[in-house]
Amino acid sequence: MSDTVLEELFAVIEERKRTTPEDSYTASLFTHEKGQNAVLEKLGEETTEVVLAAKDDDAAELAHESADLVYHLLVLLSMHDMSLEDLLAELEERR
Ligand SMILES: N=c1c2ncn([C@@H]3O[C@H](COP(=O)(O)OP(=O)(O)OP(=O)(O)O)[C@@H](O)[C@H]3O)c2ncn1[C@@H]1O[C@H](COP(=O)(O)O)[C@@H](O)[C@H]1O
Repeated sequence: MSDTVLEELFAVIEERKRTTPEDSYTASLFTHEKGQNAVLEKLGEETTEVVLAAKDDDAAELAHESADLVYHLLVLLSMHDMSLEDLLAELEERR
């Protein structure tokens, strides 16, 4: 997954946070009555699905569930007014 894909996805997430269109799943996470718990629960579910896909040695499913996990993680970062750069800088520091 290139940085560009992540940057474009994060920009869309930020736009949904700003404009909260009714038909957007992403926007619904920002306006959910459970607050951030909605996305935290999804992160828990998606993590379990990643683990199960790995245990099943199912590469296609592992990629699918990993993408769900990364997407929800980016939503969480945005919810905390963090930027994609915060995540990339942390990874960069570890190189
Ligand atoms: N990358 C994603 C993305 N990944 C996962 N999801 C949603 O996250 C939810 C995952 O929950 P579940 O696992 O319960 O979904 P499911 O369909 O039951 O199961 P799966 O087969 O997906 O695992 C689904 O509703 C997915 O549609 C996403 N929703 C949106 N995006 C991106 O966000 C952009 C904006 O989309 P809107 O949210 O429609 O504005 C899109 O163009 C995409 O780029």
